[in-house]
Amino acid sequence: NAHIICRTRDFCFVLNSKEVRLKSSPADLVTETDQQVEKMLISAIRRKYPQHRFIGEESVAAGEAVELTDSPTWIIDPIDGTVNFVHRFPFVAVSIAFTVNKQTEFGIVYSCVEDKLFHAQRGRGAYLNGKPLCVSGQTDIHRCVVVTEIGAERDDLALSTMTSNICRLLRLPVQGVRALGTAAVDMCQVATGGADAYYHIGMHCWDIAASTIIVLEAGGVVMDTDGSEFDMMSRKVIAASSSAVANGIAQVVQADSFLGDFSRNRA
Ligand SMILES: O=P(O)(O)OC[C@@]1(O)O[C@H](CO)[C@@H](O)[C@@H]1O
Ligand SMILES: [Mg+2]
Ligand SMILES: [Mg+2]
Repeated sequence: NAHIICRTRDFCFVLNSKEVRLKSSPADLVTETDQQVEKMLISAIRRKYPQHRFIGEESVAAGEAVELTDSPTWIIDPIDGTVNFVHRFPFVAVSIAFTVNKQTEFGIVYSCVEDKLFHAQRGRGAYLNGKPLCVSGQTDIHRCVVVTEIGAERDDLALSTMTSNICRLLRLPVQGVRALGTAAVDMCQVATGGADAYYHIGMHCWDIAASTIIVLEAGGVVMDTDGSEFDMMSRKVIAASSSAVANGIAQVVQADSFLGDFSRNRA
């Protein structure tokens, strides 16, 4: 269904006819399309698997709890890159992951405007439009292109944390820093080898649950920004082409003060 919405000629008509609302900040948007896509996905899956649980970005925004249990759970971001969607900036994705016992079994990221379908199943590799994916294998951080997100937060603490992290990387130096406006597609660039690392502080599980397994199955590594084991509920992630690059980024990127502010203000 998301494919139909993203690919039809009336993509712009769908956009024009839809209301845009603010969520947590002037840069955190939601449209009726986000909500419709999530409802369509959940109802279609629930008809086949009525016992399964769901964590959907817009269901959570409407008040549902964010609780990852051992039950089979679908983690859905119906539109990752809503600001891009509203502005017709061509990086917009549907992200769907499936977990059992809190372990991701498969992940799908469909970059709608590019018509790129990234997917991976645990132990069975990662693919882009059916072709196998492999990370760059880069081990020297000075030879890396690093992807991150500007984020939707506009308070001074978040902005100073985000900009100081980027400056520290640029001063290493790394060869490039990029941000596409969708964590899901950002992280998939690591799986393609087109970027060598991705880090983010403040994203939610639905942004990166699918792209995390895609990077891992493409031979990459994933960890917390402090170098500890990755936890998709922690709102901190580094995905990289190698442990050497991941650890190099963990030494430079700081999160704690920013996250302290986060934990007070949001789920
Ligand atoms: O709200 P959306 O469109 O699903 O999120 C878009 C996004 O880039 O904004 C957040 C902050 O940059 C990221 O966590 C996320 O991927
Ligand atoms: Mg979204
Ligand atoms: Mg998102």
